[in-house]
Amino acid sequence: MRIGVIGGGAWGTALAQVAARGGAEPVTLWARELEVVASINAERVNHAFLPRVELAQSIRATGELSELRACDALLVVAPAQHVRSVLTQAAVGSTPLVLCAKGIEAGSKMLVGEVARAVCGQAPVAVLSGPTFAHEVAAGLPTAVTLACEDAGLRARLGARLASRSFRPYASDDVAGAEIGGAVKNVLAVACGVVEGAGLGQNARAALIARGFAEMTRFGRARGARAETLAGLSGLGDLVLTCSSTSSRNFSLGVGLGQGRAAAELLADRRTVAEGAFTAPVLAEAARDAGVEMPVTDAVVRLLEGAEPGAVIADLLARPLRDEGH
Ligand SMILES: NC(=O)C1=CN([C@@H]2O[C@H](COP(=O)(O)OP(=O)(O)OC[C@H]3O[C@@H](n4cnc5c(N)ncnc54)[C@H](O)[C@@H]3O)[C@@H](O)[C@H]2O)C=CC1
Ligand SMILES: O=C(CO)COP(=O)(O)O
Repeated sequence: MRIGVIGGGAWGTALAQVAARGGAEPVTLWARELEVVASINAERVNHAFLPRVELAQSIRATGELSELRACDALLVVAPAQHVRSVLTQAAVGSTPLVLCAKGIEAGSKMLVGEVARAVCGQAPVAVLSGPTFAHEVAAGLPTAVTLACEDAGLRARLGARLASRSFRPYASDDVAGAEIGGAVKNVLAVACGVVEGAGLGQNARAALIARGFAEMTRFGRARGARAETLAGLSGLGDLVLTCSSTSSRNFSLGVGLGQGRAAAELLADRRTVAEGAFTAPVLAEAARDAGVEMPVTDAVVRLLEGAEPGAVIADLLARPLRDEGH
């Protein structure tokens, strides 16, 4: 199975490395930035997004989307807000798509899988998501992910193609569940960073992870996700990872917000993506549409809009006491 990768950021590059390790076929990596294409092909390094990692010889970068049409499956790794435009330009017909971005599209409130089905109606869709810092995956450190696809045959073929001694895909047929965990955890990771930045302590961080998970589960169930998917690698697993490390861009954004810095300043000029900043407002809207309460998500939205951290934290702590099962 010849794998193509759409997106030459940190995660797309690390996944190209995964595909190179999992099989002998060449891997085509489409990157938007010509300097990324040049440095991968000439030096086997993506200096802009995944520095200091030597990439496999079988990875070939290209700036031409049309070259992806020769592939048997495509890993879609553009940031969530750009998936629609990139897939529209790529016009990949019925080639299976493995969605690896984590987010919800602003405006349409669609999950990335829904966007892909709208743009590429003929293409079977899978989701790959889990606790996966790109630099660790690229370095070959042990990693496990959820690989969700309704078609059992395609799921097995993709899993076998991507698996290696250090990369273990766990199969699921709950596509929406795998997506929702990844999208929601980014917003909760921003909140956990705020706890760190504001110096609220480790009890508060653990409480926020647990109550955030309750929030993820309420929203997920309302959108058709299964509880066991949300409790797996793509939900709780990724939540724990990104809520505990400054390697997370979302957590780091939250640290800055918790220290009282403005979101605009923190997001200005950054080349890398903190998906939680884009997902938070649309997630809050989608939750309201579904009649689901998401107080932590609402708090992140207020902080991104410039509210003072002390006031937002005080409001969260003043919420009425309630049963834990809610
Ligand atoms: N970096 C990581 O460890 C992981 C990232 N992800 C997800 O992968 C997705 C991509 O993130 P990264 O590879 O980390 O990106 P990155 O932060 O390393 O790089 C930014 C990417 O955005 C692309 N981009 C910027 N403007 C664009 C536009 N107008 N149209 C299309 N692409 C544009 C750039 O070309 C670049 O590929 C995100 O949804 C992220 O949540 C998922 C798992 C791990
Ligand atoms: O999704 C990720 C790890 O699973 C990467 O997290 P950040 O985007 O917060 O860096």
